Amino acid sequence: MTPTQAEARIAELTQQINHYNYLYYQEDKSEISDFEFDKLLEELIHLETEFPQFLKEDSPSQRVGGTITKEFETAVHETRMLSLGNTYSEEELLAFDERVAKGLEHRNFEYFCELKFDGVAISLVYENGKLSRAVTRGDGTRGDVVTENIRTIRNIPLSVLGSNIPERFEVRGEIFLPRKEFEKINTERLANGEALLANPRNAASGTVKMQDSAVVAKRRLNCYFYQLITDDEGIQHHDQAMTILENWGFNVSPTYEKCKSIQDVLVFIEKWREKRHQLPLDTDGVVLKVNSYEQRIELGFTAKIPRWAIAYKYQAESAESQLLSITYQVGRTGAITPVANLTPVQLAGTTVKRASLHNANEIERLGLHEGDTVFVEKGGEIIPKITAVAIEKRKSNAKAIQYISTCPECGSLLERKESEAKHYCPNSQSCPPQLLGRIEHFVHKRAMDIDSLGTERIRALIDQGYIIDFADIYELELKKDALLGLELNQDQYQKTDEGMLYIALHKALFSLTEGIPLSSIVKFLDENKSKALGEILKSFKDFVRESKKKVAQNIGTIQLLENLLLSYPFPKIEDYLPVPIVLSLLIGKQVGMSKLKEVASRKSTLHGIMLELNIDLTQDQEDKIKKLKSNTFQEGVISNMLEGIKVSKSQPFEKVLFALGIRNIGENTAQILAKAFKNIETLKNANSEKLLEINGIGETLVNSLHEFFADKENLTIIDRLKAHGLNFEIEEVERVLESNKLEGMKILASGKLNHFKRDEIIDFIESNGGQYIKSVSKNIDFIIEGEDMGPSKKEKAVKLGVKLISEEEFMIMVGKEI
Ligand SMILES: NC(=O)c1ccc[n+]([C@@H]2O[C@H](COP(=O)([O-])OP(=O)(O)OC[C@H]3O[C@@H](n4cnc5c(N)ncnc54)[C@H](O)[C@@H]3O)[C@@H](O)[C@H]2O)c1
Ligand SMILES: [Zn+2]
Repeated sequence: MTPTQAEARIAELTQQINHYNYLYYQEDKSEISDFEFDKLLEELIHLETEFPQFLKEDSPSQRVGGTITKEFETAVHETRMLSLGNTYSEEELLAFDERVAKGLEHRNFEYFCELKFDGVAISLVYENGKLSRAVTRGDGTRGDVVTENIRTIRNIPLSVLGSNIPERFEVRGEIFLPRKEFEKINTERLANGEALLANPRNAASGTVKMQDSAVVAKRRLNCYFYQLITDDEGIQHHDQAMTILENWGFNVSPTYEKCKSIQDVLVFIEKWREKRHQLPLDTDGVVLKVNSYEQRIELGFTAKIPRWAIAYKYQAESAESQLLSITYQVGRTGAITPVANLTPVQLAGTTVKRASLHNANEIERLGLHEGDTVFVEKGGEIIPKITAVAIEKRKSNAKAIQYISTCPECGSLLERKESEAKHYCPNSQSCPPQLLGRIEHFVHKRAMDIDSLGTERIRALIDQGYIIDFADIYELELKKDALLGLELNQDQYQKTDEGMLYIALHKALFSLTEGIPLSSIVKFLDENKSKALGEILKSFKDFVRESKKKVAQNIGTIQLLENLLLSYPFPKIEDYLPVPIVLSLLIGKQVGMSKLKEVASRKSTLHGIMLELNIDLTQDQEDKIKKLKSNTFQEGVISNMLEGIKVSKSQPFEKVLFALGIRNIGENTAQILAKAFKNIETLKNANSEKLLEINGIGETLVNSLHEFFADKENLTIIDRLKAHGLNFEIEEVERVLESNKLEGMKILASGKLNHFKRDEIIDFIESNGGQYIKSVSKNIDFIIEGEDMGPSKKEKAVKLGVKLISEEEFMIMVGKEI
């Protein structure tokens, strides 16, 4: 590489690394994996060593990557908080060991090994035994003061008791979000339709920097401590300090070990390579530190890292798997996300059966074909990703994956905007997931406030065709009887891109067998989750034999199931079975496979399918189908729901207007419009001029309103809602006039007033008999000129000869004291 090339590459790397650092530390986002990031940094350090003339003082190789935010007070660290050197190779670890030996000029030293916890660093200062401040690492010199947030973490001691506690000391540790908590939060977010948190580290980092401690408290953060800083001369070794921390009640991970040599360190690293996945938090490597403090001082620091410690990082694992099929998920905004269904593989301690494909570009980039052997990798992300295809293993006749062109939920032709990677379903009115979003808005606390209609219930009602628009909510009352027995939970179903309905394996096995409880089937499947479907069914027969319940009959059914799966080639989704196959075993004598297939590709629950098939069932069949269904709507739930719906009819007009979800009409605008137009008819008939006269209404809103009212379907829905008694006009409260001092006068106020806020002046003018006008015209009687009245308005007023009076003059005129 020539110096010119090196200079250019250094500049490019610097710019890239700064960009990823900014995202990582400021926005808690990662666009690339840690491994890819570390490779960039390594390349930069390598070039800067080879071409020291291009090493800049502010290069990312010389600075700790983080910064302070603007939202908190900052504090200076008494001892700088540094980064750690890292490596992914054993060779470099041996080289590090050599450097230490060389620096000390002997081999008489020990290492202390800890796991590298993947969270955010924190520094806590204790004074007189009490936690006095908590500060983030920031840029290493100065960090954000986040004491209030840290106080909410349960196992951080607020005070430390005991003898010999120094008057002032500092402890450092890593705040993390336990994996279980992380998964719980994401399950909740998924149910609420909120964006998922990418990984526990970024979630922990974002939480520590939240503005509201009450929210932080709910997140159940935890902390492991790994450093004590005091003036106490008696503490000379790191292992000693760790024992003291434990005795003082600080949470120390019990995973550490003292090692006599780098060979012992390598053993420690191997020991934890797999085992670390059983820990309650994410870890990404091992930190080895020289144990003696005196030796640490001798070795010293570089600008960014200590010379007496290094992190060995485990490489993200990759595994081979086979592509079974692709399903497409539709989000609440209509965005389509393809998901790959894979044969199960073990990866980073979990069984992986699905991988995200992001969008059509990703499928194209990978060049995916049906049945491909793929490499999956799991970084810090929740959903693993496919990194490459083993093309040499592809069957010669394999077809390339064709991206879908129609929405799997509603059949609409998909759209893709010029600059966007994702495909969208344009059917925002009635595409089920999009409709779900709209109905959730309609029933929201600040709109119609129907809290008995939670997401799960709405989804069930939409999927089974009971809610297609807002007005249907009020017609549920009439369909009360049909609601009984409707399935509540959709989680046990999946649909392929062709719309074929699948049911969770545990439910299928439960219904197909007799005498075996659901809980033991779930347990069996959990123990066998790393196996592929064929294997599972084989083991299940053994399991049935051991259960000693109706063995012959149950095994016979499973054999029939295996045969059917072989004779009908449905696409495969691990953990799920095609509904037509299962139903064929239950009612195959009455209904043929092709009919079952046809109905199951149109309906989204068993309840829906059985209603459509409308056949006579024996009691035994009836019972088995009941075992297949999910929880169902019961009497109590239905009456509670209908009651909530009934009560909502008395919500005032402004709430109803907001609930309609007209584009760009927020809660505030809905209020303004309701007040200005009093009822929906007047609002509907208002032309642009009339609308623009209102304060806070601009062109965009006018267009949204006109678009909404131009749609006949919306008008029909409004009529139906009206018929159900919803409020489409404000209840006229007879305005009691304070005086008639302003009677018949048309008045405008402009600029900042001292005695009134914006809506107060309007109210005041109206309650004294006047009329408030929004724009300057000849018809105005006078303008109240506030501070900083807009020059163009003033010019226009002067030109038209409209009288201007000051706020004081106005006050005197209405006889108000100033
Ligand atoms: N993916 C991205 O876009 C991106 C961007 C920037 C940084 N990163 C990642 O962030 C890291 C760089 O950040 P860094 O400078 O904080 O270095 P680092 O995280 O590699 O090492 C220093 C930190 O390790 C932590 N740590 C965990 N366990 C420890 C233990 N037992 N003892 C001591 N310290 C322990 C401490 O918080 C300390 O501040 C790298 O892992 C890098 O891959 C990723
Ligand atoms: Zn759709």
